[in-house]
Amino acid sequence: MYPTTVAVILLVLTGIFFWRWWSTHLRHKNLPPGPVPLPVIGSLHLLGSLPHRSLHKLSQKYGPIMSVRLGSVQFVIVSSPDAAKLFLGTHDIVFASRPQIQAAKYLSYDNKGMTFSEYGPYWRSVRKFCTVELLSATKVNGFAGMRREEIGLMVEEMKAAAKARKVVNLSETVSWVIEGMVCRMLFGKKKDERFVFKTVIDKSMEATGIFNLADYVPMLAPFDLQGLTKRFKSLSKELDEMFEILIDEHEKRNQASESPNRDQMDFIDILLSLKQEYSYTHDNLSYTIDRSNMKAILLDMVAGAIDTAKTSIEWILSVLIKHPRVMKELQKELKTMVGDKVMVEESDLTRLRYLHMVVKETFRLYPVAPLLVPHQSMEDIAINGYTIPKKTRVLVNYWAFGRDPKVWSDNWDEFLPERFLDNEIDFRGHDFKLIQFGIGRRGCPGMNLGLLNIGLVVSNMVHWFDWELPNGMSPTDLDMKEKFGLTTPREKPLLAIPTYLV
Ligand code: HEM
Repeated sequence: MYPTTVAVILLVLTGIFFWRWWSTHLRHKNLPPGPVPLPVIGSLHLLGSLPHRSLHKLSQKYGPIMSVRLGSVQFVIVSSPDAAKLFLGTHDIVFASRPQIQAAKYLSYDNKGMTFSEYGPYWRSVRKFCTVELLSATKVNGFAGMRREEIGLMVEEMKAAAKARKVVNLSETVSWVIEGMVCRMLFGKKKDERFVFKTVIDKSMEATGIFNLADYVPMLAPFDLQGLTKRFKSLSKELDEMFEILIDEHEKRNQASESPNRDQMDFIDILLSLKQEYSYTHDNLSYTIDRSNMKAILLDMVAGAIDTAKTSIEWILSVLIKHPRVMKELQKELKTMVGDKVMVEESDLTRLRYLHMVVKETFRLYPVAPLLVPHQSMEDIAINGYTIPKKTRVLVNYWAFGRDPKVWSDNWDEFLPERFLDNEIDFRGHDFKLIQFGIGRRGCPGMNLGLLNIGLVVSNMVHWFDWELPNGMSPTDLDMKEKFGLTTPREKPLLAIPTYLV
């Protein structure tokens, strides 16, 4: 190509960029305050490797409702419980959709799962189906025996490690326990030598959390500058192969023998039965479901359940080890309430008040999904005197909530479960201060299952064992750095040596 042609093309492209930048900037003069975006990239350069922290800093300058432009996409960042109440409470319906991002296109079979599908009848049917058939109290209770077995195995393994004075990689241990429990609910079995679910899910969550240039500057998408498109394609292939194997096996088994009766069914059986027999309860979904919908829904359940619970437990155990006073207090509660029973049971959990406070305090300071999952507005709306245009993406910086002295007083940076002693703040109700599971229409449908798994693992790890850091490391030296993704785990795995308390 002639240099003059190249120059003309570049000039035209630059002109288009500037025009789009200025027109959007001037058209929406009434946007909330925020940093002035640069042409083309907007404020992408301000995000850094831990965007929740960078956005928190920016919100201290621009306020709890802040406008940020990333590439050509308009965002509003919500950074206080009061502001969140406006977006996810008062105007929940307007912000109940999700943006279409490249990660969901590749990993979620073109947005056919629940998490990334747009607000509408399809999302509603999938959500109702998963709630009724997997996440209802009755369904979750039906798997209590299986959870007991898995927790029993974990305790035995820790006892053996204690006897050998072995350093345990708690991040890994917790992962396999949660993976085992979730896979047994979904697929009817946990271990499969042919693949390691957890690794692929971990990689997918990490890649999905990265701010992907292709989503914000679409004309750069073909160049795949971050290598993310390639990563998504390869992960989606791996996931697809695993789901195909599992679904095939279920189909073959069901053809060879009688289909299992309803209370012996795992989640794949239930999904398959939707296709075979018309279901009145899930009529909309019975019509639309095919193999790709099934796989997208399965992925949502696996991804929603494993990484979130594992990351929560990893942080709870970290803070307990870092704060021996709190650990002792919790062990005292367990001794009083549970005593010498073989295991802390599900029925014990509701009585463990201090455990509940420890969990809440950890959720406040170490959110699993610091920016929740992005929301998107479905129409223009005026909030607090600002105009939020249709299709604005909303990130709720829940990480910032826990660090607000106006909400938690000046000792917000202290790990102090007792702050929940005489107040009603909780993540189950309508309190916007503690929204570990989101809130409103898009709030987490798996909260009860998640809390149960967390309670069981943490209480049994703490009731039976004391934990000591390796190489004589003092608890105060335990590193609490995080690694950003859709979920935000510890940067480095948690390692500790158990002592069995008999
Ligand atoms: C400790 C455990 C868990 C935590 C901390 C957690 C957290 C969250 C958060 C923050 C959201 C986003 C809310 C929003 O966008 O406003 C969410 C959504 C979701 N979670 Fe969970 N979750 C947990 C367990 C589970 C489990 C066990 C499942 C399923 C088996 C699950 C499935 C989902 C799904 C499908 C969505 C998307 C809902 C929608 O878009 O309609 N989660 N979760």
